[in-house]
Amino acid sequence: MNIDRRMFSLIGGHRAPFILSIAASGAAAVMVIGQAAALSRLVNDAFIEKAAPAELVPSIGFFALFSILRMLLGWLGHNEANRGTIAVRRDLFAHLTEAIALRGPIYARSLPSGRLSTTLIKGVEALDAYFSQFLPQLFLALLAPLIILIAVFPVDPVSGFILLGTAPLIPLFMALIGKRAGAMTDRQWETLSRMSGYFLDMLQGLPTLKLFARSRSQHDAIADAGERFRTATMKVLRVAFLSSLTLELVGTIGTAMIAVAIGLRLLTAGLAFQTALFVLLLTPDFYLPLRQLGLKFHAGMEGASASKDIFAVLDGPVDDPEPAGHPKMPLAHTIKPDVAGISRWDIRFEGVTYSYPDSREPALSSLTCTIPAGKTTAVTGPSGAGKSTLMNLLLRFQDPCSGTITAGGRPIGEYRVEAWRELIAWVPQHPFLFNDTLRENIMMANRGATEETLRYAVRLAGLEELVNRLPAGLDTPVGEQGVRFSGGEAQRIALARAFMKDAPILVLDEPTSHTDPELEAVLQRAIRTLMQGRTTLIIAHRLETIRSADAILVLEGGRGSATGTHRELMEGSAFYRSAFQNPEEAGT
Ligand SMILES: Nc1ncnc2c1ncn2[C@@H]1O[C@H](COP(=O)(O)OP(=O)(O)OP(=O)(O)O)[C@@H](O)[C@H]1O
Repeated sequence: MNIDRRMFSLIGGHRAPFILSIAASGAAAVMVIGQAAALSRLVNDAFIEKAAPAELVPSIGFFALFSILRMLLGWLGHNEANRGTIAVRRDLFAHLTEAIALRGPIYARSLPSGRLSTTLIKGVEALDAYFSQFLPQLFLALLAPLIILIAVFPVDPVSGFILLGTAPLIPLFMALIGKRAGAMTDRQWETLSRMSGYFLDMLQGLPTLKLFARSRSQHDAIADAGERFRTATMKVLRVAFLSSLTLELVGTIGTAMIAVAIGLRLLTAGLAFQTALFVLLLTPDFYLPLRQLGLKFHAGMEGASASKDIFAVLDGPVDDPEPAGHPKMPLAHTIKPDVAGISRWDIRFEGVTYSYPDSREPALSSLTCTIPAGKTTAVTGPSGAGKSTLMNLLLRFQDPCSGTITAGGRPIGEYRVEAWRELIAWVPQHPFLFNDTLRENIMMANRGATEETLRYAVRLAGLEELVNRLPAGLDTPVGEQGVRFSGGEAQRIALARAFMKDAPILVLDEPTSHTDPELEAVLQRAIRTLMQGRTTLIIAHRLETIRSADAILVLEGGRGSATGTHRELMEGSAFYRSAFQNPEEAGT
C-alpha cells in the first residue's frame, strides 16, 4: 500500500497540518452522517408522514448546516494537506541540496547525466502528489468507512455486516495489484531518468555531435528512449485503470447487495423507510474514499518509486555534527611564516591512497608529502598523474581510502566539512559562473563584505577595466554559465572571489589556455598577489609559476616521484627535466 516508514519520516516537524487535515476529513465524514440523517428524516416526514411544510423546516435547516460544514471541513482538510506538503517539499529540497553539496562534485559527476536533476525536480514533484493526495486519502479511506460503519451498525446490523464484509476486498485487491504495479512504476521512473539524461547529454554536447555528424544517431537514441518511456507509461496506466476498475466494481457490487437486502426487508416490512433511506444514502459515501484511493493509487506508486532515488541521495555521508569543531587557522598572510606555531598548520599527506570506484589502479598511491603553511607548493606531473585527485582530497570532495591528511594537529576529516572549506579559497581551471549579476557572482564568496572590499577585490583581480566596459558595470548579468565572458575573464572573476574570501589556504589550478600576453600578464600578477603569505597549493603548468614556488612536488602515476626546488628537480627528476629544460616548453 506504499506506506513507507521513511516517507513518513520526511514529514518530520510538519505533522500538525497533516493531523489537522485528517481530523478535518474525519469530521467531514461525521457531517456526511448528519446529512444522511437529516435528509432521510426530511423525505420520511414529507412523503411517508405527510407532515406540514413548517414541520420540515428543522430537517431542511440541519441538512443545509451539515452540507455547509461538510464543504468547509473538506476544504480545510485539502488546504492543510497542501500546506503540510509545501513545508515537507521545502525541507526535502533543502536536505537534498545539502546532501549533494556535502558529497561534492565528484559524486554529482559520477551519476548518469540528468539523473540528479530528475530526482531533484520530478522526484520531489512526485512526492508532492504522495503527500498532498495519496497520504490524506489513505487515512480518509481508513477513517471515513469506520465512522460510517459505527453509524450504520446500531440502526441496521445486516447492512453493517455487508459493508464490513466487502470493504476489506478493496485493500486486498489493491495490495495484489500494487505488487505488480510497483515494479512497473519503478521501470517507468528508470526510463524517465534515462530519457532526461539523453536530452541533457545532447544539449551539452551539441557542438561535438554536430562536428562529428552524430546528431542524427543521438536523435534516434532519444526517440528510442521516448518510445520506451511511452511503453512503460502505458503499462502503468493500464494497471492504474485496472485497479480503479476493480475498486469501482467492489464498490458497485457492495452497494447493489445492500440495496437488494434493504429492498427485500422493506417489502417484508422488516425495516423502517427512514432507516432504509439513511443506510442507502450512506452506502456510496462508505465506498467513496476507498474508490478515490484507487484513483490516487498511481500518485502513491510514483511517489514510492521516486523516493528510492531521493533516499539514495539522502543516505550519503553525513557531516559529523560533533567533530573537533571549527578549525581556527590563522590567516597566514597576517603572520610571518616563521612565527612559531604556524607549522602546526602545515598540511601533511601521510600514506594517502585513493582509488575511484570501479577503478583498478589507484589514482593516488601511498602519497606522503607536506604542503608548508604560508608557502607556495606547486604540483606538477604528466596528465593522469593524480594532480586533480590530490586537490579534490584537500578540498574534501572525496576522502582518502587509506592514510590521513592532517592540518592544525588533526586529520582534516575530523573538522566539519563546511568549516574546513571555509579555510580554503579555490580557483578552478574552469570556474562556474552563475546566471546572475557579476556583483552576485563575486559577492558569493563573502556575503557580508562591503562595497569597498568588493571594489578592492575587483581591482586586485585585474577586472577593473572589464567592469568599466560592461553596460551596467558590476550589475551586468553574466548570462548562463558566464556566456558573455571569455575563459581568461572567468578566471579573473574566480580570482576576485578568492580575494573576497581572504582564506588562509589557497588551492589553484593554473589555467592552461593562453590568453593574449597582456591579459596573461594581468592574470599572473593577480595570482601572485593572491598567493602572497597564504598556504598555496597550485597545479602548475608554467615554468614561471613552478620556479617561483617555495616547493615543487612531482607526481607520476599517483605517486610522489620527487620534491624539491627547481634546481634540485632538474637534477633529480627525469620527468621534470624533460618537461622543463626548455623554458619555452611550459605545458605538462
Ligand atoms: N571520476 C573518475 N573516475 C575514475 N577514474 C578517474 C576519475 N577521475 C580521474 N580518474 C583517474 O584517476 C587518475 C588521476 O586522475 P587526475 O584527474 O587526478 O589526474 P591529473 O594529474 O589531474 O590529470 P590532468 O593533468 O590530465 O588533469 C587518472 O588515471 C584518471 O583516469
